[in-house]
Amino acid sequence: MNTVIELTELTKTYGSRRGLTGLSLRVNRGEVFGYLGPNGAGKSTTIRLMLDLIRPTSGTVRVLGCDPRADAVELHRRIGYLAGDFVVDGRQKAGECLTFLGNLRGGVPTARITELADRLELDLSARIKSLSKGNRQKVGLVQAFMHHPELLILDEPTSGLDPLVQQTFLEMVAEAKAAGQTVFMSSHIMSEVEAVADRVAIIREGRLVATDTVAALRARSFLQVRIDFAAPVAAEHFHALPGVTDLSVDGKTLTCAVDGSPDALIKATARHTVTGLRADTQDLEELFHAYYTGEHPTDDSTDGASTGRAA
Ligand SMILES: Nc1ncnc2c1ncn2[C@@H]1O[C@H](COP(=O)(O)OP(=O)(O)OP(=O)(O)O)[C@@H](O)[C@H]1O
Repeated sequence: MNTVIELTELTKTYGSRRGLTGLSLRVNRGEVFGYLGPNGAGKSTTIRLMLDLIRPTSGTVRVLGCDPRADAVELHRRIGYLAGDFVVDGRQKAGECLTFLGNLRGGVPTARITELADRLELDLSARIKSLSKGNRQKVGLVQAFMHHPELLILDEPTSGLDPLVQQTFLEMVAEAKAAGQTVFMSSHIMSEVEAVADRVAIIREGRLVATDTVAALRARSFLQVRIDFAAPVAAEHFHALPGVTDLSVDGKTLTCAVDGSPDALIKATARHTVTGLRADTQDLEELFHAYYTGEHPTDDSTDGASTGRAA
């Protein structure tokens, strides 16, 4: 079985409020899958549906070949889950809490808990209520990883972690992948998942707007172009060119964005004397911002393998 998560036409409404609308998505075994979207986009809703913590209004969910509702006990054993609002009994010491959670999963060797805690610099003897937000998040990470689950579902896993610990976390994800585990992680920051994710999905307002590899998304980003000419040029020579948007001409300087091939712009430019040229690929974070705000067109016109609905 190569598909680990399969969501089909999943819709969740909270009364009159939108949670998710017609979301279809497939995650393959061994993938690290980044699930991105701004606050309120529906990331936690999707994850809660996968774990049967809430029930869909319509649509289906399959996780590890199971129905999250009918096979809840089996699934929870095979999954490592970090909730976005991870909460445990604050009176317990971190080590006691982790041993307890490990026993619920059939027992996890103390050495494994200690190894993870050492890597994350988590003090196992501290009472949970005395820990900072970031240190509590480390307890959440240890409990998700400690039993080597087939599938890790992590909701905003780096929330509250300092950059060094974030780095350690990314190493743990890379190791999980190398061991054949599948990782589904949500985030609202692209740079965080960019380094480890094989593919990313972006959701906005409860709908999937793109699914692709990081490299392919980057290839689809705009080119920001600035051209300096020897003499003033007229904007109308440039602005109907294919792929050219946001055109502005200020005397001898032209700036624009180019979506796709810059061929037409280059040919139009070659009719003039050029004194300077600069072209920068749009920063991935900017590309995501464009998806978030709806400035970037969604990908309905292209096939599901590169965009989407079940990739
Ligand atoms: N229990 C609930 N009752 C009513 N509305 C809810 C409930 N849970 C979520 N929502 C709404 O569903 C939408 C999606 O919320 P969700 O928590 O899934 O987003 P998210 O992408 O995880 O956001 P964040 O990054 O802020 O955690 C939001 O508009 C939210 O207000």
